[in-house]
Amino acid sequence: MVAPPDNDVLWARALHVSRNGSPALTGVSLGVQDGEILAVTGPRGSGKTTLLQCLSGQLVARQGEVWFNSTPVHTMGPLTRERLRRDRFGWIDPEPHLVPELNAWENAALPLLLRGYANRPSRKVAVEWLERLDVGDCARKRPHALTQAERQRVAITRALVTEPTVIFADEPTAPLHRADRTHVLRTLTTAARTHGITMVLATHDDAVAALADRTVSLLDGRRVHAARTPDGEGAACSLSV
Ligand SMILES: Nc1ncnc2c1ncn2[C@@H]1O[C@H](COP(=O)(O)OP(=O)(O)OP(=O)(O)O)[C@@H](O)[C@H]1O
Repeated sequence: MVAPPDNDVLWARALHVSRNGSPALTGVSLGVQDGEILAVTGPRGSGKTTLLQCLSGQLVARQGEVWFNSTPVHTMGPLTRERLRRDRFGWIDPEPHLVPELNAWENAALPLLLRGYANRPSRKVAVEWLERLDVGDCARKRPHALTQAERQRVAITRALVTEPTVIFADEPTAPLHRADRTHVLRTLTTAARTHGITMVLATHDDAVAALADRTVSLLDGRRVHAARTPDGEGAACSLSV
């Protein structure tokens, strides 16, 4: 086993994944630096979600290695990987999956409450993040009383409250209208930059990728292109969150 470079928080080498007998990833390698916002682009079915699942330890590749902070993830057992995901990573899905019985702040605070934090400080942190995402006035509403866009903002808040080392965001603005997308993405990327959170962002929207520091493109499970976002694009956000 070859150890990854020291400054890569995530490092993957020659990942091969098959799904239903078809190749989903074929030999993908990449490194993600500490604090970097990396966009993973490519058409539907190109392997973006599969790559994020491998990097976050949700899925173990048939072949290849994944390292997090110089620790091998591919050799970890399921419980250790689950703990790693819970303690160090945040995940945002294209669709918000909230607990229907909990209101917005309780949903957002869930990772803190599960770690044993007391109710009051958890609520304070959750409500602050909900306000930054412009859904502070929804804090006491249950998911059924929220629009899909509000639910997605709550789901994004839930990924941010613990200020994880890495956030994996899989098409995080998919359920939002175009006007909402830029604001939510800028808030998310600015929060990542302000709090030193590394982010791996799957998208097939070039405007989304423009907010990242670097882009890796996939096609048919292979890495086809890598580009650094021109200076000024990724870091241009003036919001402070
Ligand atoms: N749970 C699954 N079971 C079987 N095959 C799957 C599964 N998830 C993905 N695949 C297949 O693996 C390949 C890669 O899919 P993946 O979802 O990683 O691509 P993607 O680039 O994220 O696509 P999209 O933009 O549509 O989300 C595709 O051929 C897809 O059909």
